[in-house]
Amino acid sequence: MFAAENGLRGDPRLEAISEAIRVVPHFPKQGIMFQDITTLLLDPKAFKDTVDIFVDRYRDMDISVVAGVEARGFMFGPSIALAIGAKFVPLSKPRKLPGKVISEAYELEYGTDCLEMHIGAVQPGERALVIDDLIATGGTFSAAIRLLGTVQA
Ligand SMILES: O=P(O)(O)OC[C@H]1O[C@H](OP(=O)(O)OP(=O)(O)O)[C@H](O)[C@@H]1O
Ligand SMILES: Nc1ncnc2[nH]cnc12
Repeated sequence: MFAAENGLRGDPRLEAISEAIRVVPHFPKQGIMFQDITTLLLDPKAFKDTVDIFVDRYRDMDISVVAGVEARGFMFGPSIALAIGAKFVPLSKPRKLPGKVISEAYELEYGTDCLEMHIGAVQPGERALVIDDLIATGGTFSAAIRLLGTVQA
């Protein structure tokens, strides 16, 4: 969720946030060190600090769209969207959205998947922030960027 180069080096909030994330070895399969953010959600200070760090970084940057990746981007994205005055757009797993969608398939650490977004949720020229809990291979994040990049008038 964070990179040390993001101007946060030495920020005391980071250590507490890091400690609040439980690491579960070999879940959901052998060799994966699963970063479990549900324990972060149980700690209101660490949870709020996490949201605040993003809000402080991305407010006043003319961002009108916060796009959250299902499922864990849905846990952080809406709070960030409300605080920076942007709309929240879900990037959902297949067959979850009832309207017309555009889709992007991708590979991840343990399988393949697809993200979908409602057509019309984002307009051409809008500036978007993509929120998720974690980047592993980067496949999910790349698919989210491609999806947002296909928006047409
Ligand atoms: O960088 P990547 O290799 O693409 O992996 C990162 C993605 O994997 C996890 O979600 P997951 O696909 O497990 O879905 P879930 O949150 O719906 O369980 C995580 O929340 C990211 O979205
Ligand atoms: N190591 C990991 N922890 C949590 N979610 C993940 N998604 C892909 N790799 C993961």
